[in-house]
Amino acid sequence: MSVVLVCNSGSSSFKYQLIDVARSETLASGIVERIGAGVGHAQHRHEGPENTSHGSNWDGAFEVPDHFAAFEVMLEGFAAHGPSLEEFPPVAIGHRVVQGGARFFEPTVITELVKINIDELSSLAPLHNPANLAGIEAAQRAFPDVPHVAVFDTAFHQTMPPAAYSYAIDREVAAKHRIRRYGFHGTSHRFVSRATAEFLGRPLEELRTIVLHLGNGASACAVSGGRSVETSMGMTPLEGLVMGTRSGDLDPAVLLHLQRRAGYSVAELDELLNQRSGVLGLGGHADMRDLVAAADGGDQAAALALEVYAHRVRSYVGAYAAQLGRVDAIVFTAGVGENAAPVREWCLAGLEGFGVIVDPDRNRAAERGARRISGDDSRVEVLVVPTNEELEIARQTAEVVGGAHG
Ligand SMILES: Nc1ncnc2c1ncn2[C@@H]1O[C@H](COP(=O)(O)OP(=O)(O)O)[C@@H](O)[C@H]1O
Ligand SMILES: CC(=O)OP(=O)(O)O
Ligand SMILES: [Mg+2]
Repeated sequence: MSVVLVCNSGSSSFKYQLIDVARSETLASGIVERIGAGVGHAQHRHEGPENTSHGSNWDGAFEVPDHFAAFEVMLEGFAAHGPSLEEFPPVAIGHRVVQGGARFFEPTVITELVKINIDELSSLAPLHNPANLAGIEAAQRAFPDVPHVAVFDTAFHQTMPPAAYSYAIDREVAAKHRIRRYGFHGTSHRFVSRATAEFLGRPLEELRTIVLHLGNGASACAVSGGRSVETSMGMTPLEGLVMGTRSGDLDPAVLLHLQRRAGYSVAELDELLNQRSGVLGLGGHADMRDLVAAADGGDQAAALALEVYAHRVRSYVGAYAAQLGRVDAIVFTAGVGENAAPVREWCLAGLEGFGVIVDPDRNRAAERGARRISGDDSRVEVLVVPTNEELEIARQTAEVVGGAHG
């Protein structure tokens, strides 16, 4: 059995899954939240039917000052609620790393040098890479004898052509400071575009799809024949769609103006755009459930935030349709994309003239799993396909380790 433990370390949360790769089966999963903010909260789920010696859910509150503590909480979850890590020892640990820059485009066994590189790339993903690295350090301390593998969000987008990844600025400045677009959420876009081909029963090579990964962070990706040809996040995960707390696209002169006229420092601008913008900044709520509830209750700011959010997604759908030349499927995924039916409807409203017709009943049906939500008369398939970044990371990790061991 090839069991892989997957770690997805965020700035304030740590998500994990223990996965039997050969059977594509999750044995356990969990999350430790509010790291570094006083009392943290942990959930551990031992997969299996409820109320049996297997299936059990566990919630707890702990002091979680850092990722090392979060790792300990996870180990307690396994020890107390199973499955036993002695019985299912991981052969490797797979880590999500957000920014791999131009250095990493394959899953990579983590050495000291790789860690130095991940650290150096932190300025290009300030919310993510430092947390990813902290998770790696914690995991290496707890599991010193198994290989650790980094799977990069940027890797899938290395196929973007120069026309898509170049910013139109002085090329010498760009080269000197490595300014270009990288794109993120690649592990998800890759998994979902493959699952889409499977769902449609069509060869990946012939499909042109637009994948909309709408979670806390959000990005769109144009995928042609299984390869990313354009994506909405850029040099950092700040560009593109409106997100929970991130602004997405804006005129760069806004920053100059705030610096010159309002005396904003670099740190203040960073905090404004990454943590106080997006639907939180516009509508007062970062969480889509709260935002929709507020708008339903008559909150005008929340309603405008939703309009801006959907307007931006629609613009990208149009742009990527033009880049692809033909669209076979538009695919929603991640927390918002998989669960927020009204948001899906708003994002694609008014596109009937382009052959994109969402069926309201199919869209709102309480189904899970991959499903079609377009009407029978829609020329473009509109689908919801759940992402599974952890499974994709586990598969890639097992492949690297399997390869390394002959
Ligand atoms: N049932 C739901 N209805 C609407 N939004 C939801 C629902 N469930 C989750 N979400 C939203 O999904 C987002 C989180 O997405 P997720 O993909 O888990 O993000 P991340 O991986 O970046 O933490 C939140 O905005 C949350 O409100
Ligand atoms: C890259 C990125 O934005 O990731 P997340 O959505 O997990 O914040
Ligand atoms: Mg995510």
